[in-house]
Amino acid sequence: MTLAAKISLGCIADDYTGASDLANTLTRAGLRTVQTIGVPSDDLALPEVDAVVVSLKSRSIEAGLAVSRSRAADKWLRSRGASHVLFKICSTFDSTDAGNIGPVMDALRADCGEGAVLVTPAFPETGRTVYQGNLFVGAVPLNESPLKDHPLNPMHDSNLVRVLARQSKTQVGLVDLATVTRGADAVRARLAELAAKGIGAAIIDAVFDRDLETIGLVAAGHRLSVGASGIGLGLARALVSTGKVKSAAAGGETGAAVGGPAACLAGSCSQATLQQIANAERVMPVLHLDPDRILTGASEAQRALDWARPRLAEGPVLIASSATPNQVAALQARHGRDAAGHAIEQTMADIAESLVKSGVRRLVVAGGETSGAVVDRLKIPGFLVGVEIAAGVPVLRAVGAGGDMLLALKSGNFGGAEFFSDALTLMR
Ligand SMILES: Nc1ncnc2c1ncn2[C@@H]1O[C@H](COP(=O)(O)OP(=O)(O)OP(=O)(O)O)[C@@H](O)[C@H]1O
Ligand SMILES: O=C(O)[C@@H](O)C(=O)CO
Repeated sequence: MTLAAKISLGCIADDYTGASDLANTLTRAGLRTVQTIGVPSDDLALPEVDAVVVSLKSRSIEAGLAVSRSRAADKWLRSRGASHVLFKICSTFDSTDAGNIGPVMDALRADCGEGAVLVTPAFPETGRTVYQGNLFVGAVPLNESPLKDHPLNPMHDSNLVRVLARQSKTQVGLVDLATVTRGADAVRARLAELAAKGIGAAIIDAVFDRDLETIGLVAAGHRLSVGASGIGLGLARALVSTGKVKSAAAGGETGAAVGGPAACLAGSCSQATLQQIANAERVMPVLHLDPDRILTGASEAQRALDWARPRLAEGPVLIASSATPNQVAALQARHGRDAAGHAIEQTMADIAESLVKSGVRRLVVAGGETSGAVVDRLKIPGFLVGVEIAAGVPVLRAVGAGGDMLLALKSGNFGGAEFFSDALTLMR
């Protein structure tokens, strides 16, 4: 990759929608940012940037693999000059007791020699706040939110000090809101106190963006942090306010219109996505895939393509595998959780590949794992960040082999009720 100057901030995202969420936040805060898919190859030409977000699909894979891929990304980012690396995780802390947040954090911490790592998934703009180490999703604790029914990593404990401690080799402490409110020096003092006790990570409370600005100022003086877009916002604002980065226009690259047929693919089973699909039915044709047929080898992808192709000239279409928590649980009981998730993701990738061969140039994908499978299949090496569709979801312009394509990769829980039509209105 041609990067003329050294980068100021390196980021490793554990899924592709999370990466575009972070790239969007950094761009809006004035950092020139690109999102790459994996560690970019040397021949990928990209503009000069302040931040690179390396997207991995490492949230739900075996922990050892997540560690080795994250370490490779970290090494590449630091070799391009990044003195601070943010490991971007989900704002709902999606993970299991086996990882992958803890194992990746432990490995990156060992590699850079960090004392106590600041960890927070807070992202107030989307209703994620952390108080006394407990994560709230809107008005309810994480374990009472729809995340308790997530198809891959149901979240049953809102106390992140406990959750992270179960996944990590190090002890986990807390920097509470009262300390954050006293300012950056108070946070530094508390972190030093924890590090002196041999505590290697601290969940830090944050309720408002101003808390994240304090956290960003402290984190920028360290080598590693772990969190969602909120800490990205804090880091970006700290880099700009301390003059380390000159703020760029915060609008994102819109570029020329690409035109051509448009399609939406939904693999997320989140409550937000289910509602968005229901609303889309009023404005575009929607096909609901039959997950059992996918699992039993019937050619469900072919059925979807036969349905979609004649409709594409008329306007956008939406193809969804999404189902309610009860339906997901029943399918998983019949076929196994991982087998079901993988087979559906690969069917979505098959459909995306054929749609693009049929001329689709504007593609909206809902769900992080689903987006990962689709983008990998399309072999897109990276994205420039365009206008914001909804908090955490920008329009993306493919670089390199993707040619002239616009995508939107929507995190399952993000976006307003009319997300699919909102996205297509901005993807011209
Ligand atoms: N009907 C279904 N039954 C069971 N699993 C499904 C069904 N439809 C999709 N899935 C699987 O559920 C998982 C959804 O994960 P995905 O990351 O795509 O969405 P999400 O978790 O809501 O999004 P995000 O990670 O951005 O929050 C995928 O593995 C997908 O293949
Ligand atoms: O932080 C979030 O919630 C999202 O960016 C995400 O990672 C969902 O996959």
